[in-house]
Amino acid sequence: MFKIAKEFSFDMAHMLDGHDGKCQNLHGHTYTLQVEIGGELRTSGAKSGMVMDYSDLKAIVKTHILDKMDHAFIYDSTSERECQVANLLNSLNSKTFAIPTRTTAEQMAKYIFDTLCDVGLPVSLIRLWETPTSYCEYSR
Ligand SMILES: Nc1nc2c(c(=O)[nH]1)N=C([C@H](O)[C@H](O)COP(=O)(O)OP(=O)(O)OP(=O)(O)O)CN2
Ligand SMILES: [Zn+2]
Repeated sequence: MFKIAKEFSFDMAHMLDGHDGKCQNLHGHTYTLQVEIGGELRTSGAKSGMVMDYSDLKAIVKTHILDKMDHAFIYDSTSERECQVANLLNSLNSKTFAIPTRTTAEQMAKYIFDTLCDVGLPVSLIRLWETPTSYCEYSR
């Protein structure tokens, strides 16, 4: 099996409600996202010799992840405090995006993995860099 990967970048704001340190405060990151997919080579047609056209991979990640998360306040829909911030931003026509878990690098990576799997992408690994020195890898 071949593995191919493409790297993306997006900016977001978040907070970790209940964190015992500085991350309980509203703050932001520029994430680096690496999406790896696995598969065999196409044997005919315009995409012959490719697992998947990198352009097609880019379009799927843009539609399902980047367009929703880039420059958004990404919040935990189970946190009352984070929902209050999101409600205020929504009332000011500012971009928000809810996920049903805490927005840790770990749970964001799993959310991205599951979302891309659900739209049919054969994802084998997600690597999400929250800062230049911290990343989470999720695979299954
Ligand atoms: N296992 C995890 N630990 C922490 C997470 C996380 O998602 N998973 N997140 C945070 C905060 O979001 C915080 O913004 C990042 O913390 P930290 O790495 O301490 O941030 P710095 O800006 O200080 O990073 P440096 O690269 O070390 O300057 C906390 N922990
Ligand atoms: Zn953070």
